[in-house]
Amino acid sequence: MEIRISKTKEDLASAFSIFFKSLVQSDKVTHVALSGGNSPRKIFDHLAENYGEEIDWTKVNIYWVDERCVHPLNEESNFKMTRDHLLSKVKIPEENIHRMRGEDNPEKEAKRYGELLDKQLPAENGVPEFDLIVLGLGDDGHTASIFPDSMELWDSEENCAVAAHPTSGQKRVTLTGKVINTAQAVAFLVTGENKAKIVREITRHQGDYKKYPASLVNPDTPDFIWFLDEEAAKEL
Ligand SMILES: O=C(O)[C@H](O)[C@@H](O)[C@H](O)[C@H](O)COP(=O)(O)O
Repeated sequence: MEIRISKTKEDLASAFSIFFKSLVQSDKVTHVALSGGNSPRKIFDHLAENYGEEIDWTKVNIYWVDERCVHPLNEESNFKMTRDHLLSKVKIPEENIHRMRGEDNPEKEAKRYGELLDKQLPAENGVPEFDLIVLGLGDDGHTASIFPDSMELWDSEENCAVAAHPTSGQKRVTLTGKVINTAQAVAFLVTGENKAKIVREITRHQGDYKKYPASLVNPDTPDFIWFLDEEAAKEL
């Protein structure tokens, strides 16, 4: 695991964009799963506006780490956020965009999406292998849509599972731990002082880190990087 600390969120966006470009520049098709939430917004804007023209998006397939089970035009939708801040700004073919479509039947979509990954991605020990998985960190230690009150989803035998937000109850479709930990590269994007304590606990294995699903992210790859701004890294 590597920790890269950037002075500002803009510097983090630049560091991540350069990393992203280095991974997708190879001449092979790449499969990337993105998280939602707020942190990626400006980072995706930066990637699109500064490197969008330098990347051959015809070779990049975009998937989601998790998705709220809402209409794709709903402000809550991770697909909408990603389309608004990245996909609408780059020349990526529609067929390369693989939306999680959980708004009608989450359980059915979790099955469909898991089968899609088995079909589309190369496999490592029978598990679909992403080239890159981009994760966020909730201030309760969740990642993807695996929350502290449903840690068992991490160990699901399936590629995807159905989760529920602990307070709103909103249903989510999410990748599970075996897929996340099989990726060839994993990048956490974490900004803001409100994440500093939990970043320290997880990366230093201190305090209640074992209660946090994000502490279970441990892919067997040198390309496992925490991209932090100085605020999120304040306690390191
Ligand atoms: O659907 C989601 O919300 C995300 O996939 C989730 O895992 C997110 O990455 C964290 O909640 C951090 O969210 P922020 O970036 O908004 O803090």
